[in-house]
Amino acid sequence: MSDHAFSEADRAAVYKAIVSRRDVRREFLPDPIPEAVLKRILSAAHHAPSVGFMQPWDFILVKDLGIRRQIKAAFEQAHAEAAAQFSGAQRATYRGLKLEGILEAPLGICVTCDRARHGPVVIGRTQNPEMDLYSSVCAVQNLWLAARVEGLGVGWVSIIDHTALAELLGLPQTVQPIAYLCVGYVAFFRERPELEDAGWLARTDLTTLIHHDRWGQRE
Ligand SMILES: Cc1cc2c(cc1C)N(C[C@H](O)[C@H](O)[C@H](O)COP(=O)(O)O)c1[nH]c(=O)[nH]c(=O)c1N2
Repeated sequence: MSDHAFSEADRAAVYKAIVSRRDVRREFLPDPIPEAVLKRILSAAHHAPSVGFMQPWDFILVKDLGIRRQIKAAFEQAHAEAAAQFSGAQRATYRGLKLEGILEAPLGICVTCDRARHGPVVIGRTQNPEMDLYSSVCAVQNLWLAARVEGLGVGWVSIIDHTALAELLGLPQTVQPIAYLCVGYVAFFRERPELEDAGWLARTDLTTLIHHDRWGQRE
């Protein structure tokens, strides 16, 4: 055991946050989120790793019901287009899934990525220009985990045209949406992903995903 490891209780708490984090769509409560709690989850997001320490994210707090209604309309359009891509029984199942809580959650948070922050040349992004996008995704995950320990649910809504979303939120040219998150207190957290409970997909066996040295090589 490393001298730098957390205590057993602290390790258990971190792993508990990871495995009990859920994507929330239907269990939102309207209760407001205290400023101090919001600050803590945004601070967690802001402590995410980022390529070249670029910190390319911004956090747009979307409370206005009028804007959220427009975001919901953009979701509805994308959702109808998405349904058309599935066929047969899968289409019917897809249509029956609840895949957002835009109006139920009291707060939307759009995590963005400013692709031009700190100029065109960034340490670590020279060969792989998408690394700034990945950095903002790291911020999303930190926020999601911090929200879970605060008892707040988060639901990621990606069934939406990001160009339409950027326009609705008045994002500058160099800033793109990474995640539109519905955030709020919840009636309960599911034990398993809702898509697993719905029979859409099951959790893959981890051992089938671990390869040694070369693809497909098992120990
Ligand atoms: C990049 C990305 C995008 C989306 C999601 C996740 C991620 C990582 N998820 C949530 C997703 O369905 C969920 O994470 C998995 O089903 C696993 O469930 P838990 O997150 O463990 O509850 C998601 N959920 C949803 O209801 N509508 C959506 O548009 C999306 N989009």
